[in-house]
Amino acid sequence: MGLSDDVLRGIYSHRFDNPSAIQQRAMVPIVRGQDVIAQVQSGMGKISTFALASCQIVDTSRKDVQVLILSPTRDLASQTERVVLAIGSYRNVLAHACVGGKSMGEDIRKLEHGVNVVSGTPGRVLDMIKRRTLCTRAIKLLVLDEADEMLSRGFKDQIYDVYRFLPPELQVVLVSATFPTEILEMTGRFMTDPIRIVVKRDELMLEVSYVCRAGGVAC
Ligand SMILES: Nc1ncnc2c1ncn2[C@@H]1O[C@H](COP(=O)(O)OP(=O)(O)OP(=O)(O)O)[C@@H](O)[C@H]1O
Repeated sequence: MGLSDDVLRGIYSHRFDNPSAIQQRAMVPIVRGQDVIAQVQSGMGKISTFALASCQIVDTSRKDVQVLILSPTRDLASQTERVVLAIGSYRNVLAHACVGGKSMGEDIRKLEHGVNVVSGTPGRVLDMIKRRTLCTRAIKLLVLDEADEMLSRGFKDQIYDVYRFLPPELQVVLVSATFPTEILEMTGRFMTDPIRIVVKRDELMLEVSYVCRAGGVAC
């Protein structure tokens, strides 16, 4: 996959020996900078996929925000932050979870100090952008995790508002279990020639037994 040694060290120290189905298919296109639509359920290693790719693509010699990951819940956004920090530990990737319900002062302090990857919920992220605390100028990758769930929780307008603040030459990765019309509209609006990856249910079963053998917690 052409991953750097320090990202590989992060992966192995996270006890991943082999890539899961989604990781096998999505990692290389994401790292190459292509837009990717992935139809995949939870528990198949999707967070790890974009966390890994983010760790590979950020330039850690700079302290600006280069990857923005939006998730539907605070828990998911915080989980993503933890995976990025764990896998990116050998590259010194700086990540921060910008989620509602946490102190704004902490967000401001972390963002001003310098962060490479922001993982957040749409409302708080938009708030930080509007306050000019979260600078979007260097963002090159936007990940929309569980996009269908974000829409069903009423985040559509906030996602479109966040998108308006991002640079035009943006790479977008959208992950969703289902593809209702609103998601298709979003892919049409935000993405250019995206690669579509579908991980089927039977692969999910293989995946679960594989994760069990690998000592993961998905089972
Ligand atoms: N390549 C891998 N090898 C071993 N374990 C893995 C691998 N990829 C992911 N896992 C483990 O599988 C579990 C699910 O992974 P991850 O959180 O990335 O997936 P997810 O699809 O986002 O699921 P969820 O929404 O349930 O967190 C985690 O415990 C993770 O550590």
